[in-house]
Amino acid sequence: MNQSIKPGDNPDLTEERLSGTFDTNSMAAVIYGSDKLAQRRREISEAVSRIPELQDSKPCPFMTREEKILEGSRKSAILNRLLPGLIDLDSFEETVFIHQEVIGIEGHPLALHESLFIPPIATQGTDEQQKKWLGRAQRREIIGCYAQTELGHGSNLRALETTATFDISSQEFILNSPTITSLKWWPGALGKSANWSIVIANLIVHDKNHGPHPFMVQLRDEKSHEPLPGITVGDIGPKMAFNGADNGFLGFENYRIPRENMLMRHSKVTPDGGYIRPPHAKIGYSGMVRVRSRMAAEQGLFLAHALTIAVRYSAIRRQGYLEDRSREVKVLDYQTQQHRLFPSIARAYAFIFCGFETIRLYDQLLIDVQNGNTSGMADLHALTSGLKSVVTHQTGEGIEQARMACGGHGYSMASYISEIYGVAIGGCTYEGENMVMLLQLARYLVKSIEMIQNGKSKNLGPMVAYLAANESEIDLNLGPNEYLKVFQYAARSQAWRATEKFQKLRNSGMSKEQAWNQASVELTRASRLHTRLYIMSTFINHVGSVVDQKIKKVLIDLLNVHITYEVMDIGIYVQGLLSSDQMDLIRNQLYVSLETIRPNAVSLVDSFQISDMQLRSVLGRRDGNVYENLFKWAKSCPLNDKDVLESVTKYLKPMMDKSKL
Ligand SMILES: CCCCC/C=C\C/C=C\C/C=C\C/C=C\C/C=C\CCC(=O)SCCNC(=O)CCNC(=O)[C@H](O)C(C)(C)COP(=O)(O)OP(=O)(O)OC[C@H]1O[C@@H](n2cnc3c(N)ncnc32)[C@H](O)[C@@H]1OP(=O)(O)O
Ligand SMILES: Cc1cc2nc3c(=O)[nH]c(=O)nc-3n(C[C@H](O)[C@H](O)[C@H](O)COP(=O)(O)OP(=O)(O)OC[C@H]3O[C@@H](n4cnc5c(N)ncnc54)[C@H](O)[C@@H]3O)c2cc1C
Repeated sequence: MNQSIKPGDNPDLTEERLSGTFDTNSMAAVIYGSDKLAQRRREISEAVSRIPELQDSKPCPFMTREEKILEGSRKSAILNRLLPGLIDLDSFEETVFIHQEVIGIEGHPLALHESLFIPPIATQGTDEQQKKWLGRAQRREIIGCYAQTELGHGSNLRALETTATFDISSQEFILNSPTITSLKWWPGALGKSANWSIVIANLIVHDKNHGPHPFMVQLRDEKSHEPLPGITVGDIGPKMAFNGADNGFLGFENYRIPRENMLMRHSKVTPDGGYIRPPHAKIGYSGMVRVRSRMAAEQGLFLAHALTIAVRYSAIRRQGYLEDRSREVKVLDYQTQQHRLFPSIARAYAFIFCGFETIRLYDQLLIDVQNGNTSGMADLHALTSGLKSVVTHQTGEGIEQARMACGGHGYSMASYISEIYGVAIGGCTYEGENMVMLLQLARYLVKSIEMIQNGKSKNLGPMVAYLAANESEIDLNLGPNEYLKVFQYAARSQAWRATEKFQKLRNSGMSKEQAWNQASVELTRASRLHTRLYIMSTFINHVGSVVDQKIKKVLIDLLNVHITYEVMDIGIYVQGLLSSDQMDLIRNQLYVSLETIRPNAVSLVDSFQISDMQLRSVLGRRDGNVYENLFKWAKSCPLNDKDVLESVTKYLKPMMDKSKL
């Protein structure tokens, strides 16, 4: 049963919901990992909807940037007061969820506090440092950000220029931004809101540069909020989206902090200027891995937002005719519309399933690292590097298709899809530019192939074991596991092709760096295929573990959309494996699977259970009453406050008057 049906809804949408074959609350439990977690989301949405001061003061598209920041701050402050009665304060998921519900996706002054400021203190701070700052941060006595990227460098962390020089005589670090390019640039909440920051700076002791390390740095006076002497700080200006956040710039001039402000759980500077190395050279990068490990689920949900809007709207939008000339059809009945939207629904589910899996893997790694075992770091770094890149890219593509699927109204901010798109595609850049991260995964793939070449296949981890197989024929009777083999073939042959290209260039006498660069397009292709294979296999395993038979049936239908679409999409890589008859068979299976999923399309997006408040879309309203509300929305546009604007009286009217003979 679809739990979204209510009296007064658009009958076309009710019809769709009645045609669903499964219970949407049960599906939500599968999506979010348990009935309890799904139930908590519903309870929080419900509780928030009853609190007048948490409602939007006006639609976000009608707000200026300053109003967005003000509104985000107003709601953050109210939330901080009300949170204890609304959520489990120890739950990161509930904290993120309630902020997204109340404030939305356009960013706010605390958006980075929970995800990038608190975790480094908790994982890289010593027990004393945690005692000193963690409670204050959690109670929000201080607001923090994460300042790593500089004007001149974001990807290449080795070239960061900010310095933290240890001064033994005063037992302080002296922070400096020696050049214009060394200004910190981009950190969210830095511009106007944060008064503390984790700052990544090159640690210099006795004139030796030990590379980037994290420091706890106070930026603003806790009473006046004025920048402290030696600090230059401000907002970097409007962005493509995410304008409720104040991304900022930051410079230091001989700014001193106590020795105890370097986060010293792993690397240490002793009072006499000794340096103690961390147990793994890249342990300081683990905050980034944490965020990347959460991005597949986060991005899957961005895609889910856009699809909820586009699928619901496509069910109430009637345009053109099929057989019956007496009534126009729902645009959702067009095969092209289904082909545009349904594979993305499958991907959204797949990304979320993968995302919860990588969050679990990160949590496990954290425990291992705290116990001194860093052996899993390289694997998770490779996995999350590829996953964040593929998922953000495909999410962007899926959201843009969802916008076009809504025709003209998709282009209006009333759909809200452009904002979702703008925020989501930021993910292609932040937390590691996608190409750069694909190349990180490629290093891992090349190393794995070199192990095979050196006769050490048995040392390969489970995620890359397929690279050593030798599949060259596929059964025509294609089930999920055969599709997986097709994908393995594609990923494997591309990984070998790219590696061999790199090796050939090396053998021709080229330097490692040049050879890598000349093979890099092929290498990134290998990384994408490897990651898409991982997503597919996680999807298959996840569906296999579902117990509720009605839910399982529809998830198998969705999986069929996914595997057939994905294999068609990589046709060029499987030409040596599949005959044209087999490709035709797969193409036809895709069309059949689109038809099979059609009656459940609305129920599948309803199962994401994204409230109207969170969706902030006139087109995507749960009740489907779009047209009257679009008209209401347009009338409430501030431009319509007056019939005759100054633009007319001051310029257009005099121009027209002058032009009159
Ligand atoms: C209150 C609740 C709020 C909730 C929010 C609510 C609503 C908001 C709604 C939505 C949110 C939406 C949007 C969010 C908005 C904002 C964005 C948020 C965050 C963005 C933050 C940032 O962007 S922080 C900056 C991130 N920067 C980067 O990612 C930089 C990328 N570069 C690198 O990571 C590195 O430079 C590098 C890995 C590319 C290269 O490093 P380098 O040191 O040069 O190493 P290499 O020589 O290449 O490799 C050496 C070796 O090391 C291995 N390695 C590298 N990294 C790691 C690692 N992390 N772990 C393990 N190993 C690693 C690498 O593989 C090599 O190994 P081999 O030699 O064996 O090959
Ligand atoms: C919305 C948003 C929020 C952000 N929030 C934060 C934050 O809170 N804190 C923070 O510290 N930073 C933040 N950032 C910064 C972000 O992490 C960086 O912008 C990102 O890591 C990319 O670095 P870059 O800007 O230097 O890109 P560049 O590296 O300059 O990328 C430019 C181009 O060069 C290519 N390129 C670069 N290196 C290589 C290479 N080795 N091989 C092949 N191609 C290469 C890239 O693929 C890309 O096409 C944020 C950015 C955005 C957009």
